[in-house]
Amino acid sequence: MKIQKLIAREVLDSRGNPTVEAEITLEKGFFGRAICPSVASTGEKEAVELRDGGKTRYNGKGVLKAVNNINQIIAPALSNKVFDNQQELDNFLMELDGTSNKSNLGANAILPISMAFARAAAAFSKEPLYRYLNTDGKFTMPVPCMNVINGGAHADNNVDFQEFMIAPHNAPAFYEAIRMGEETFHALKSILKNKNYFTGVGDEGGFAPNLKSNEEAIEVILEAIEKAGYKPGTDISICLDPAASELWQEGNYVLFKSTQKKYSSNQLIDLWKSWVDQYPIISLEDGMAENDWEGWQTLTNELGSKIELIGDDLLCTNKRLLQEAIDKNACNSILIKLNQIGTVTETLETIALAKKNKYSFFISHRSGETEDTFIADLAVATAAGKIKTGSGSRGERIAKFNQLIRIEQELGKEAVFTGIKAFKNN
Ligand SMILES: C=C(OP(=O)(O)O)C(=O)O
Ligand SMILES: [Mg+2]
Repeated sequence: MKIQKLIAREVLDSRGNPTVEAEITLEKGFFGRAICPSVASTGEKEAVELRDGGKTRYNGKGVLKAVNNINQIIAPALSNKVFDNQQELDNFLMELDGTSNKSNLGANAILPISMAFARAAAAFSKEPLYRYLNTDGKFTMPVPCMNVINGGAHADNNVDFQEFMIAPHNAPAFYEAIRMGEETFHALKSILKNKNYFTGVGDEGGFAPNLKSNEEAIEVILEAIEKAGYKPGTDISICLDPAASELWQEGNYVLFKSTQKKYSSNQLIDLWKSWVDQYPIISLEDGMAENDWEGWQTLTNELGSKIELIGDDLLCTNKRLLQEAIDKNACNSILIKLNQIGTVTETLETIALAKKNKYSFFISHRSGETEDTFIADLAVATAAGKIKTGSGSRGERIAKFNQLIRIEQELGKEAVFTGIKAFKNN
């Protein structure tokens, strides 16, 4: 596949911040376009997202450096080059960058090219993206883990923990799971309204009320599940991402947004244990901070045989960090975000390592998203069994749900909805 043209531009993400779009045209006009998602709270070990800095354009958040790196450095280097597959292209990009964290050209320059090439290559082979990305002929439709209450760095409310998700798993198909989730989302809105709580939404489309406690977030969600006619735990369970790195201060965890209460690592683990005893929680992402490896090991000893413990900031979609977690028994599942690592190939390698070691994996959006639906195809192609991509009321999140509905219809009988089985310990 010969690259005829590569062009990039600055476009907008769902927060109105700039991000990078790339377009690739292969010989005979096969075309692919992709947009890089962007970030609010970056994991320390993520590949580098280049921002322009300075005071004027977008308060320093401009991405013209990354765009110029594509148009002025990468495009001339790729012009008329032939790549037989994704790996060849991604290796070329990594060598051109020459750093281990893509800090030279920027992960936000490299990733949209890698994704756009995948789309163009899929068009070249006359197959949909989910087939191009697939390696073993198995396709599953993911449980949509819908973030219905937003807190932490994703909302201006008093809820300390970032994401309270519902996982509608007891469904015959994806489009029925989405319906169950949306019905619950609407029931939640009326419950919040009756309690005179704010029903505006946060960055990922979930509600962002001020609540009496963090526990109340779970309690209103359980009420909403029942109000919508479903059974908590049987039909719809709860997934959490407290994003604990954001709470970390000098060796303790602090509830900065509500009580200012401090927890040691062990005290926070006790809190998670009591929540898992009380509520139908099936997964906990970033229950501990990214540098608290000891805390992660204790958490895994205590809860690793009961629920899924997902490393996000801890692992940053990085296979070296995943191997460290496997060696240390420091979680049992990994979050997958393409722009944390920066190429499609490395993302697929990390997934392959997770599969080999019986770690589950969870395909994820970023809090700064766009209309790009690449992760919907990725979830189906890799048989992840679950995806988190926000919830009911923001277009950039709905775009992924709608793409999954299309894929499910297109796959027909080939599409398997595995439900709760996609979650570790179920
Ligand atoms: C999606 C997340 O948020 P962000 O994109 O801000 O890292 C997350 O923490 O899982
Ligand atoms: Mg997270």
